[in-house]
Amino acid sequence: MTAQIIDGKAIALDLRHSVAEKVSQRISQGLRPPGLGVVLVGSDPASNLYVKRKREACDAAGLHTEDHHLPAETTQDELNQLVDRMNEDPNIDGILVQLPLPEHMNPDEILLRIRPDKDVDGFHPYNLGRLTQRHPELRPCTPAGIIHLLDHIGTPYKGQHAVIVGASNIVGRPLSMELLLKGATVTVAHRFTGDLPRFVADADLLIAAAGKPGLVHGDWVKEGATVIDVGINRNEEGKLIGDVEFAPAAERAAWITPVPGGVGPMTIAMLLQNTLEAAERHG
Ligand SMILES: Nc1nc2c(c(=O)[nH]1)N[C@@H](CN(C=O)c1ccc(C(=O)N[C@@H](CCC(=O)O)C(=O)O)cc1)CN2
Repeated sequence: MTAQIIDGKAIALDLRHSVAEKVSQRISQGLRPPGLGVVLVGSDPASNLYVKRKREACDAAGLHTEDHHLPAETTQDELNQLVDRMNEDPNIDGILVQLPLPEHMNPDEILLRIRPDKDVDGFHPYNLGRLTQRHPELRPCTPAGIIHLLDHIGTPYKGQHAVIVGASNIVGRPLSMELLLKGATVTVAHRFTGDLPRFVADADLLIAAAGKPGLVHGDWVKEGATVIDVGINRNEEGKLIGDVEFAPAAERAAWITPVPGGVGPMTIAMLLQNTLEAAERHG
């Protein structure tokens, strides 16, 4: 079998166009554009790039953004105050604090401080709890983006074994709740999982989100599986590669996402979608 490529870039662009259309309808009804407050602390190059792409995507879809690029020495108190201010600002529907934060900061404290109705990253315990209880409101962007891709290719979910490699707060854990909600049978493998090849070989849906280049060998993949690669790693030549060995995995899988151009663009598109949803609730 040779896998069909899931073109995350094109699917994300479609979603962004549909957000843009809804934003322009809002404006023609006399409503304000959805507003996103973007906070970047420090100058991590990858975070810089992601924030730049998020801002560009917002601009293209007609969203209003408010940028806060703060120095790495910013204190937790200063960041708290900024979040408090945006929590009260009626022109801001969503607040994005780009992760990771510098070492001296406590990300949990910040994420808890963002008002749940403005938590467009879906990381607040309220939103994670709603997802866990099968009543999702604002959903974490990368897992929601992966579900969008899986829906797009017509994944049947029920009766399928979904194996997620990686148990992070941003991807693995919330994705397990999303897939459970869809009716899949879910296994989350993590760094203490003994026999990873055995779990991978049993996966109808394989989602690799460990952040370890080439962790999943292509010949472990089940014939006909769907493979979603969330990893974004640089190899020695500076080329972006995923957590899955792409070429041998693509020989066995039915569907596979590339890196780059798979899950990454969906994360950004879902942020726009969440900001629009937050604005629609705010009126
Ligand atoms: N507050 C948040 N912080 C972080 C999140 C998040 O969802 N919210 N996720 C990740 C990073 N991330 C979004 O912020 C992100 C990662 C990758 C991409 C992307 O478009 N990747 C491209 C390749 C980009 C490159 O050239 O390096 C791709 O895969 O095609 C977008 C967003 C951690 N922090």
